[in-house]
Amino acid sequence: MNREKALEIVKEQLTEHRYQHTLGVVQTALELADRYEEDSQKAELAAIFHDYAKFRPKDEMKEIVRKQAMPESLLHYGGELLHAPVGAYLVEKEAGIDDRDILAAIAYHTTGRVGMGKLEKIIFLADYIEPGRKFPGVDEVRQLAREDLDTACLQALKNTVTFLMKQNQLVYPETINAYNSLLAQHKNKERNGGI
Ligand SMILES: Nc1ncnc2c1ncn2[C@@H]1O[C@H](COP(=O)(O)OP(=O)(O)O)[C@@H](O)[C@H]1O
Repeated sequence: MNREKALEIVKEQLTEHRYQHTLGVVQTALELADRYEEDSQKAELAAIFHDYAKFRPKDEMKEIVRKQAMPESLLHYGGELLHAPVGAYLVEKEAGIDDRDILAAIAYHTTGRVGMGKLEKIIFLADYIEPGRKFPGVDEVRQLAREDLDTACLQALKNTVTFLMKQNQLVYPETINAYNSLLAQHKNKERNGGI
């Protein structure tokens, strides 16, 4: 699918504000794809569709989680997590995108996961640092994203977990698992003189 068609489909699903955020994610994902030698067409499509299900009714999303045998635990973290895995499902079903890398990048863009592939990391990070994002710590992650993809994801995960804890919000365990996994990898690299 080309960029124009994809944007046309997504625009109908989003508010103007969320559409502008999406355009920021597209721009950032393309920059990261170029820097880290990822397929730019996949990065562009994953970025365009990443928030496809953001405004679907919660009840519809909960039903999809149950019927499609997605992790039941997703239902216990306040509803904001559902749009990512449900989005991946709907993007395949309604927009005909069947590339597994793109669908995984959409599915895990909010929580992250252990063993994220390069495209998943790029979309996770692009969603966090696109130019419209303004919150403490974002500039540090923007700088890290220019240096090393894993270190930048690690810092974004750390900020997210810290933020949620400060807000007294539940933290989805896979986000902590992803943080631990990247931190262990980082420490290993340090020990072996790689960083
Ligand atoms: N790992 C997580 N565990 C639990 N809740 C989360 C997690 N990540 C995000 N959230 C919740 O979901 C909300 C939306 O997250 P996200 O989709 O990344 O934000 P945005 O709407 O700014 O794109 C956050 O404000 C937070 O309440």
